[in-house]
Amino acid sequence: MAGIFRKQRDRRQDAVAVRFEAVGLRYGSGPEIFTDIDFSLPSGSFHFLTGASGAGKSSLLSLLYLAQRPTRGSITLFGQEVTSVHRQELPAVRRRIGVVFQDFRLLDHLSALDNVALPLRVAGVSEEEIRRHVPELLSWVGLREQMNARPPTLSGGQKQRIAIARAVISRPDLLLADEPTGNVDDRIATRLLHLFIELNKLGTTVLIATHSEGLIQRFRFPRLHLDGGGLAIVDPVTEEVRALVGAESTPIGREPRP
Ligand SMILES: Nc1ncnc2c1ncn2[C@@H]1O[C@H](COP(=O)(O)OP(=O)(O)OP(=O)(O)O)[C@@H](O)[C@H]1O
Repeated sequence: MAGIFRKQRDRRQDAVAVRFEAVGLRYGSGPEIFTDIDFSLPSGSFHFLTGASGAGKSSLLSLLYLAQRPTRGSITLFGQEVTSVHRQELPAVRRRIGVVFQDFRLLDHLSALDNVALPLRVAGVSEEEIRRHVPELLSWVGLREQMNARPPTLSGGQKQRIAIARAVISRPDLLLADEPTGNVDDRIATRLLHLFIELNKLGTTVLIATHSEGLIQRFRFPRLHLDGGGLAIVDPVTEEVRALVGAESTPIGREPRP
């Protein structure tokens, strides 16, 4: 199945893909969404991102794909500090990140196939390669029959799968996905998780925001858990909190270690 992803020259990977140091975020004059968040994601790791509705999952992802800057603190992606970097340098960092947005953000005037091909065309990949890889990936996510359909004629779950195919097609160094299985049934959700796992085996660092207890229990990846402005890293097997940072964060399942 790894064959559905394009082969590409391996990029130099830093040992740590993502590092947050004392990151705070507030919108306008509202309350702080995050207070002094510290964590890092080793390159090639796979984490779920959890937390109650409104805890800040989408906000954390938007900091990671550089849609907004933190109010304070430092964020390093692939060894580069990005909070103070010049705007002109951001696109080069962004090109290494694949994002599945909660609202899909597809281009309605393009077919499913052309939506998925877009990142490859931007990267200058040949049409021959695009014809070889895009239909195969769309078939794999169950959209063989819908390749030429435009998003407005498709269901929410079908649009979601186009968005996922578009995010993974160029084998990004970091994949961020916001509720990527929110609109599909269990069978397809499991298939999509396996797609992310295959991508991860090829070296992509993966972070998936989800509310799905079913997926969390079945796949047992470590969790970044947001609560009360803080962030905890939760061990998948014991549910034990390995690190607890930030304000008012409460442990999940057990008391934190002394
Ligand atoms: N653009 C914005 N302007 C002002 N406040 C915002 C903005 N985006 C998010 N918020 C606030 O930030 C907090 C966290 O929102 P966020 O969408 O990140 O949470 P979430 O965990 O992703 O929620 P859900 O699971 O419901 O998608 C909420 O209180 C929300 O109202």
